[in-house]
Amino acid sequence: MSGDDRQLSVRDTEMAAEQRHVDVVYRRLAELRDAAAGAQRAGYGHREATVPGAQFERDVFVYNAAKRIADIDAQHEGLVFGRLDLRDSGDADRVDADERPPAAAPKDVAEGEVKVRHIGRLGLRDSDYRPLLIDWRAPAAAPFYQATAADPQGVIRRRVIRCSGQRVTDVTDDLLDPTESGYAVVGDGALMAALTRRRTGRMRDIVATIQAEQDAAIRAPARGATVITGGPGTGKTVVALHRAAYLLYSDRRRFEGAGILIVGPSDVFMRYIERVLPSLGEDTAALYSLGDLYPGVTTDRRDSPSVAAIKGGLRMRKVLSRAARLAPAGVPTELSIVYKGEVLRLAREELAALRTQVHAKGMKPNTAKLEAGRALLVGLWRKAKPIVPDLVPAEFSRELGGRNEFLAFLDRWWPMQSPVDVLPTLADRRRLAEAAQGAFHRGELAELAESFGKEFTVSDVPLLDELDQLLGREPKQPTRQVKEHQGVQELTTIQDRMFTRAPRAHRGADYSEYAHVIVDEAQDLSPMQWRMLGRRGQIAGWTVVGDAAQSSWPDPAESAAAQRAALGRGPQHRFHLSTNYRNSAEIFDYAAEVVREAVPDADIPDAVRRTGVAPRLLKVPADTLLTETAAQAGRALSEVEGVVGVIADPDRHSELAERLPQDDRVILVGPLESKGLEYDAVVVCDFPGLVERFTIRVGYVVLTRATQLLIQVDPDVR
Ligand SMILES: Nc1ncnc2c1ncn2[C@@H]1O[C@H](COP(=O)(O)OP(=O)(O)OP(=O)(O)O)[C@@H](O)[C@H]1O
Repeated sequence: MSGDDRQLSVRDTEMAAEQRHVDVVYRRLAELRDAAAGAQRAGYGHREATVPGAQFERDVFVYNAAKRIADIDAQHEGLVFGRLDLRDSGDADRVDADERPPAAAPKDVAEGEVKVRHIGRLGLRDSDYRPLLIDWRAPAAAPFYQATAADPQGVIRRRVIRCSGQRVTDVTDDLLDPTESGYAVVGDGALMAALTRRRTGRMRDIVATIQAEQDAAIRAPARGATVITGGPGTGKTVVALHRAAYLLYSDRRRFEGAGILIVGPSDVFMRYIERVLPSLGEDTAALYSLGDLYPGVTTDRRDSPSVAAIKGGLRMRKVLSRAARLAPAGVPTELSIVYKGEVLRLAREELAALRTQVHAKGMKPNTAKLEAGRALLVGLWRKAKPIVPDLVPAEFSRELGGRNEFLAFLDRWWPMQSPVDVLPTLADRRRLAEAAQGAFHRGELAELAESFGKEFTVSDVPLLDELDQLLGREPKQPTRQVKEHQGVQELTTIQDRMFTRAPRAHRGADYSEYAHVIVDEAQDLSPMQWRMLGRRGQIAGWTVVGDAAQSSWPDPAESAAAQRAALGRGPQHRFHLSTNYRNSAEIFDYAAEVVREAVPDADIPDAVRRTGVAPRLLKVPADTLLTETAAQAGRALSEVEGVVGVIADPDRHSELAERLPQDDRVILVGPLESKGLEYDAVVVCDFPGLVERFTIRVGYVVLTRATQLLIQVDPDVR
């Protein structure tokens, strides 16, 4: 038998052994499915029906989570993905296979002196409560990610098991203790295999190959703020998502009850990441893009960089505060009312003075209507006093204040204002100037006013949110919805978990009591956006991920201060990720060289994967730029199996789209939109033009989106 044949048969034997275990896991799941169906048939609509035992309840929960995982993707990679062979240290360590270990959990499954733990997307026990599968988030699974040859943590061999559904397709081993003989070691590089897989346009989970530095960030304490930095492709996004799953596991009641908010830059980005948590069995986190965070408004429209910079800056606070107190557009400017045969009249200036007096009391306009009514009555009283004999104050107020014509006037003079009505009124340059009171120079005023006349943009969303605060809300009776939300925290029974889900539906986009807020691409948030998030996470812990070198925000200091204010004073845990897992080394070296010149202190990670394919840089006659870009996209399609991203200035999109190959694998995006995304191949259209319009940092984002092939098509401008 040749060496290769021998290796092949060892591999087959090992795969067959793992298949046996995987079969046991799925048989157990089938039992749980029957139990869950039985529970449903028995109708846990009656709480008083036999109260199920904790184990049974947990099993049904596990079954449901498993079903969710399987449902999200027919070609799912399966529940089991890892195995640890550990030296038996003799301590009676407990294994938490799941979130609710029984009072006396048994030890690991033992094979002689060695313990074997199988690691999976969730924890599972057999009917005798022995662990079949350890949840990857349990402390007992931590060595799977943290053990190294230098610090093996009792691990002799770590095995990554690849499955397609219920079938084992491969195993890959790492022998951490070379002094141990007799261990079959097969395969090489589970991580490399994962990194070179074709991209589908959807982010995948990385549970099987989380690296030690990433694991530390994922398992960081929930309290305070966890700040994760690292260059492009270091896994910041994927780590943040696994951290959400970890937090839900670590304290399900708290994090499912009050909720986890995950915020990313755009709708495209949210769609790119939305499957990761469900593939980990978790679907309760609320995913919102920055353009979605104000109730009733959904936008991906962007202002020009200069307008976005004005709208995002803290100067807007005062401007909005004054705008909230301007007389609403179209209010009546005179009040005339007859009392005891005398006409009482309040003229424009008098009404304006009364409005100022009401605002001087410091109440939010929408809560001050009563006060406004009182002020009007006082104004009318002053008019009546010299001309109406025998005035009695109480009678005057009751009689005039109760009249329909007075109340109708009050409604028009002091209407309830909604931010979505107030913000567009600033398209009127005079109004805007009045609110700005010199905060902007003329050019800025003109640009701003013009933008407020159009549909809402992503930069308008925090302004609407700020206005909502400034205007206040009409006091309301507590609604049924609020009651339902409070009920969420009590969800503990099987019935609740099986049949009552989707707490996001209970929480509007302005819900403010999240237990944890995760912010991705944090380097781009404007101060006004930080203020908006701060309001969502007033009592939250935070996970903030970003890379300063990729920032498109012009005033990092102002933004950093706003971030500090949003995060509050809790403890900070900082993590730095140092390996780029996305780009081939050839692509990243090129991108790093470009950015280093302009941003000498950029945080440059190490890219470890060489493909032998250098980036292709083409210069073409300017009038063939779009045709050539399209032709290169066509070539890229034949060179990679997965998706091809074409990144171009949005102003060129419609012309370019006509020329691009009609293929689902080709995706046309703007440079800002490409943030956080990745493609097998990227064709960049006019890189110098993009840098000129959007800055070199945005250019750096663009150059670091490709996993295998980067083609840059520039106009030749000699
Ligand atoms: N441990 C890992 N195992 C397998 N793949 C990984 C691992 N870590 C990261 N990746 C992959 O590397 C790619 C980049 O990850 P991610 O998008 O999270 O990086 P990022 O730091 O957020 O990048 P950027 O700042 O450029 O947006 C993704 O495809 C991710 O799945």
